[in-house]
Parts: sequence; C-alpha cells; structure tokens
Amino acid sequence: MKQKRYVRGPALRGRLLRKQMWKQKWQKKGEHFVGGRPRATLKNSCFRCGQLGHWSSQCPQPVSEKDPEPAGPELLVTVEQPGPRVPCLPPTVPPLYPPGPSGQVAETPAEVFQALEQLGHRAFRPGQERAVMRILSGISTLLVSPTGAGKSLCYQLPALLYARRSPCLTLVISPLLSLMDDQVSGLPPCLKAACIHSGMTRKERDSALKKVQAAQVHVLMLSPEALVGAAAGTPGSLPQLPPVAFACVDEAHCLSQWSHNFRPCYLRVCKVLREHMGVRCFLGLTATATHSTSRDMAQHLGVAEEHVLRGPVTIPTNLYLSVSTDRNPDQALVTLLQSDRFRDLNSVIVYCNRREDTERIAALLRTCLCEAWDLGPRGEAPEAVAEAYHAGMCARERRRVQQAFMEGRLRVVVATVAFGMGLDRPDVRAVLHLGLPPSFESYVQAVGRAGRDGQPAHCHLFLQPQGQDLQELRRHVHAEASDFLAVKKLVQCSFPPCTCTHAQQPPEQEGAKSQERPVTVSPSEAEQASNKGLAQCLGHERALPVQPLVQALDMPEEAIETLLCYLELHPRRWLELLAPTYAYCHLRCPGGLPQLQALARRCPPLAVWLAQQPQENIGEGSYSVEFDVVKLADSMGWKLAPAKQALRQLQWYPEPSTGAHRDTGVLVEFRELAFCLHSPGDLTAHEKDQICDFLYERVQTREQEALARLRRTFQAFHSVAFPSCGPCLEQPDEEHSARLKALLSGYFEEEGPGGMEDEQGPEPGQARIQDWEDQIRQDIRHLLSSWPDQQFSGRAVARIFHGIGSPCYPAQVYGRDRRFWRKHLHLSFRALMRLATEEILLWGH
Ligand SMILES: Nc1ncnc2c1ncn2[C@@H]1O[C@H](COP(=O)(O)OP(=O)(O)OP(=O)(O)O)[C@@H](O)[C@H]1O
Repeated sequence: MKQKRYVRGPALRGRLLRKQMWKQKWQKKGEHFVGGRPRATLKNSCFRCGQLGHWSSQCPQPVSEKDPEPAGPELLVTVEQPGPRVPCLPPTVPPLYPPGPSGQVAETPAEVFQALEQLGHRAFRPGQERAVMRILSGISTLLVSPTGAGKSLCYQLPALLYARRSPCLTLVISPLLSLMDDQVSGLPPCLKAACIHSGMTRKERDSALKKVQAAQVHVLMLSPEALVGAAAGTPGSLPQLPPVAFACVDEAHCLSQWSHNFRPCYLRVCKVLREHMGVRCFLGLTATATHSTSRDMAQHLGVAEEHVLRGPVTIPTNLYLSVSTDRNPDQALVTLLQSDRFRDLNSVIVYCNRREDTERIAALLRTCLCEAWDLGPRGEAPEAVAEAYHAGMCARERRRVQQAFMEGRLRVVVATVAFGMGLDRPDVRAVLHLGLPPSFESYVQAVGRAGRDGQPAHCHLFLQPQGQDLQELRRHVHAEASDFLAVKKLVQCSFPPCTCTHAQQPPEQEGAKSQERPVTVSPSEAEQASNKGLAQCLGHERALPVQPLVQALDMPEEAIETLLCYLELHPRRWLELLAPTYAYCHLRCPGGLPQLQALARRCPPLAVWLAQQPQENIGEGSYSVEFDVVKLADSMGWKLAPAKQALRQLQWYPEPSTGAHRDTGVLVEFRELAFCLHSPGDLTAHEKDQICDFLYERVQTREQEALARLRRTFQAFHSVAFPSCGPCLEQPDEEHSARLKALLSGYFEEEGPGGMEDEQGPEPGQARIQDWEDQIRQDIRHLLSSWPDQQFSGRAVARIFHGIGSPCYPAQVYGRDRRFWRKHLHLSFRALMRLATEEILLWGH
C-alpha cells in the first residue's frame, strides 16, 4: 500500500492564522474563477506533472529529464519548449436533416412529432417547431419568446433526436447554478442529463464527467464559469467529450452588453465552444430582449438576422397587473394580502430591491398574517407563512426555502431577484413588487413566474411615493461607473511598451499607422509588414494581478473584466482576454544558489530567470524568490502552461536507478490570481489615447443609458399607478392591467436602449442642487478634514454621500460614519461629484 506521510506543524495563531485564512479565501475565489477546478496543491497533486487525480507512477506525462547534473556554475541550457498539446477537437456532428440547396429547412418529419409525444406534449407551441427544425438542420438560431412559453423544449427535442442517431452530446450553458440540479432531474425520463458547476464536489464532478465520457448522457448542463474554467487549464485539459451536436445558451441576453444583465464571462463561452469544442451550431434562448439586445446576441452566436425567431413580448392574458403609490407600502402590502382578492392565494412571491428589506418584510408578514390568513380553498394551509430569500444567505438555507415553496409548505417568499429565475412552479398565484423593479426586462421576467398553469394570477407593484426606490436603484448604476483616470491606468497596465520591435515609426507616420494597422496581427501579416519596414509587435501575454488592480483603480473586479471585454470586442480587437491565472511563482530553494543553478540545467524557465537577474541580486544562502511567471514565459516565447509545469517539476527528480521521484526540497507555489491577456506592446500614444477615449465613452454611455432606462421605467409605472392599492383589493381592474401590458409590449418593440439622461433640472425623486449647495460644500469640507490621510476623488465623495461602497472606500468602514454615509441620496450624483471635485481642488491649495 502506498502511504503519504505529512509532518504536522504547530497550530497557526494570530497574524499567521489570518494569512492562512486569507490564502484559503483567495484559493476558493480562484476555484470559482476557474470553474471549481481546485488548484493542485503539494498534498494531493502528482509529483511529476503537478496535476490531480493520479499518482506519479500512473502519470501520462512522459519522463523526459535526464539525471540531475551535479551543481555547477553553468547556466546556459538548450531552451526547447515542450510542444504544447494541440487540443484535439471532437468530430463535428452533421445535421440530422440537411437544409435544401437554398438553405431551406425540410418539412417536419413524423419522427419529430413522435419525439414530441415522447417528451409528453401533443403539439408544438408557437415558435417551437421552427426553432427545433432549424437546430435539426444545423442552423444556428436565436429564440426570443416569453417566460413559460416552452423554450426548453427547443433544445430537449433536438438533443433526443441527435443522440438517437449517433452517440453525441448537447451542451446547455445556464447561469442558474442553484437550479441546475433541479433542471436536470426535471427533464423527461427519456432524456439523460448531467450537470457540472462550481457548487459540486470534485467527486460529483468526476462522476458526472465519467458518465458524459461514456456517452451515457444526452444533455450536459454547464455554468459559464465551469466551461471557461475547464478551458483555462493546461492545453488539452478540457476533457475529451463525445462530439457536440449543438450548444444551447440559456438566458442568452447575458451575452449582450446592452442587456440589463450583461455577464462578461458569457462572451468567452462562445469562443471556448467554437475553438475548444468545435461547436458549429448554437441555440440562444431568452425571454426578454429589445431589438438592439437581440441583434447583439445574434452577432455573438453567429446567428444570421433572418434566423432570429422573435415573437412579440406579450404578457399572458391570465395575469392581472396593477400598480399603486401608497404612502406606506409595507402596510399596504399587508392590507393587500389580507384582502378578499389575495387572502386565499397560497403561493406568493414578494420581490424587494434590498436584502435587508426581504428579512424585514418576511418578519412583518409572519407577524401580521399568521392569524389573519385562513385556510386555503381546499382547506390546506402551508406550514409557514413567509420566509426571506436572497443571495447573501447560505446555499443550504436558500435551498431549504426554495424547496419549501416548491413543495407548497411555504406561502410567501420575500426575495430579491436572486429568486425565481428558471423556477417552474406552475401554480404561483401572485407576484408582488415592493419598490420599482430595476428594468422592464426584470419586471417581465418576474411576473412571468405567475400563472404558468393558465389559471388567473395577480401581480401588483407598490411604488414609493417620493421616488425613494428610484434613488436606491440609481446607486447600483453609479457603483459600476468609473473615472477617466481609472480607465487610463487600466490602459497603461494592459499595454505596457515592449522592446521586441526593431523598427520605430517616424513620428509623422504615427497617425497613418494607427489608421491602417490591425492590432492583433498574424505572423504572416507581421512578416509582410516587416518586409515593408513596418515591424510590428505580435503581442505579449500579460498578467494583471486582480487584487492590486482592484485597489489601484477602485473598481470591482467584474467592472474591470467588463472593460477588458470591451477592448476584446472592439472591431480592432485591441487585446485578447485569456483565462485568469495565478501569476507569481514563489520558489524556495534551501540549497541556495548552487542548488538553483543545478536545477536550472533541467528547467529552462528557471535558467532564463537566473540569467535575467542582475549579478548583484544573486546571493549565496537559502533562496526564496517570487517572480512574474507570465512575463517570464512571454520573454522566452513559451506558453504559460508548459512554463509552469517545468517550474513545478523542480520539486522532484527521478532516481536514475529506480525511476522513482525524489523530493529536491524545493518548494514551488503559484500565487496571486490575475487577469491574463494578450496585447501588443508597440501602441503609439495616440492609439492609447484612442483606447482611453473609447473606453471612457463606453462607461459613460452605459451609465447614462442605465439611468435613462431607470427613469423611463419609473415614469411608465407612475403614469398608470393608482394613488393607493384600495381599488385593487376586491377585483382586478382589467382596463388598468391592459394599459400596463400595452406599455410593456411597446417597450420591447422599440429600437435602441432609450434616450440619454438629460442634465437639465432634477431627476424624478431628486431635489434641486442649488437649494442645498452651501450645506453640501460644508459637508464635503467636513469629510475631507475628518479623513485627512485619504486622497478622495470627486466620485469617491459622491459615492459616500450616496452610500455606495467601493474597494477603497468600503461600506464596512465609511458606512459607520453616519454624518456622511447616504446623507445626500436625494441629490444628483453628477452634481455632487462636480461640487466635490471643486472642493477637493480648493482643499489642495
Ligand atoms: N408544446 C408544449 N405543450 C405543452 N406544454 C409545453 C410545451 N412545451 C413546453 N411546455 C411546458 O411549458 C412549461 C414551461 O416550459 P419552460 O420551462 O421550457 O419555459 P421557458 O420558456 O423555458 O420559461 P423560462 O423563460 O421561465 O425559463 C413546462 O412545464 C413545459 O412542460
């Protein structure tokens, strides 16, 4: 029996314990980043290749090293890069019914109707048949149809038919981690499915993968992070899967930068599917998309405009919608739920905008409704009256609440938008909103949870009379925006100058060069350019450590990732985003320089690193160094993965006689999670300015559009609101409901994301800045003098007055000071920023 021995050290305390916990936290974060793939640690990794899942004796990596040479001064080695394993793409799956010569789709064959029946349905619903037939013809398609319309069938049926013809797999990318398991178990029995996401243990993931590899699964559901993470490892680390018939991207609006719910990780999903898995046919599904959003989605998915299946966004007739602006919305909610119309409804979702509100309202309902609520119509009452649900709760608790609701043991869930996406309980009888929803899209998604069984269901929205809910939502918009200075710093970090080009352009040609040249160039293009005397940088891999960057830019990492994505999406493709990685190699070598030099003979990256060190930096004694391994690999012209692998192998060397691997005493660790990208190093100052302008304009446009969208939503709902919920207590008002539905449908038919916010006059729910100017200036000076060591920017001050935490000004610290935190929520953020900037400039003199 093989046995591993460990030496248990003394228990950590104080600073060391905190450091250890911090490291564990970042390791977890890293696992999330790379889709739950745990970083190989010394404890459980293979000695030879550093990977998990096997001992070194079963390591597939061929042993290439010779015996370690005795220590010597010589540093030069033959630097030959281990050939990267070229990812071998699975064969493509031909369409089941190839389209006709002019691309027309065949008549629906009987086999398809039989499969429909097998899935439990007698006939297709509108839009389903066309989508199914296009996928079976291998044509990428985007389907925009309302919630509950039956979009899932459009991937289930083709998945079944493709798998019936030959062993193959359908991939479904879904952002709904918490519901993936339920989605898998909810599939018809004839369709075998598995899921992989970062919430699973390694054992569960391995067992799911085994089933997939053995072709026992028709549908594999993946979170975008799990997919991108799997592709992020060493080349070829993506497991060999059966051929992929097609990939379905659920909630495809996350792909569009114009949608209300853009997720940068989604952008990489299409790339990974195309480049690593050979996927040619895509199906995008979404319930809510304006015209501009669906155009954007179609472009990412490679769907031709004529293949976008887009019905009108309609609200089902069995839903009764109403809005009111009660003076006390909490009390009005209780009154509504006690009214004749709502008293007997056993499954109710109440949406709030803030997590704290969900807890508070759930407690209020428990107190006020526990006696007043009679038994349901069938005399059965759920055991619990109301519970809160939000993303801040632990996964177990969320699951418990969700299950209680799904099984009818809980009457009211008071939740944030985290609840309900993908929920398929057919008999939800009421969806209530306490406060303005963030967008029409999210409102339509939310009310779409109600009345899926076709029976009447009731939706009511309580608006805050003074527009306080609008102020709350504006905070989220301002939290994501950033200053020009931050954008400029990011551009500087992303495009540091390099020395690899040998011919510099004369200054007068710079403008012309920036107009003409493509930024990411292929080697052949570079060769052509070089022949003309225009040497170009082919680009370098760079690592931007996440935490230091977050602090330097005072931006959350998601916002930074979004900006980098914009650069990748730009027509000139300024950079290419690679998977996040641990960028720093920490190397501890007890034998000091002689041992290091000896090891360098069999490890080219180490040899190069040593050669790059100035002589005075190389000392005797025990060695502990840290260096940027991405930069090192780039300077050698190596890919990152083989460089890391070569460094990891420094820890062991094979015994010449037995071939067993012996510990060299060297410790190699990779630290500091970083964004990884490939960008040119020869951009001119003019080009960098162009990039800054482009990015800043994009950030501002997004902020303005989000504000305009909010204002539009606010005004639209107010235009149809009753002054109080009184008229809604007895019977639904059908005319009122129809007006609201027409308003919503009209929005989705419009072109463009809406007008820009105009700076004239106060926004709804805001006071005039002129009436408060003296008071604000005084508060700004007070804030500056209270934190004399801080270098505030205008935006930072405005954020504090609006109660918006940021990495450098966290709510946990600044929120404690009630003199400033959230003090001027009723005033325009931009105006506050302007005044703060003026005061900061005066303060400096
Ligand atoms: N052709 C059909 N005939 C009858 N019922 C159907 C048909 N297609 C789907 N359904 C049923 O409609 C319900 C909703 O389907 P599904 O969950 O696929 O909706 P969806 O459009 O994906 O909704 P969401 O946008 O909320 O995810 C399911 O219970 C499903 O069984």
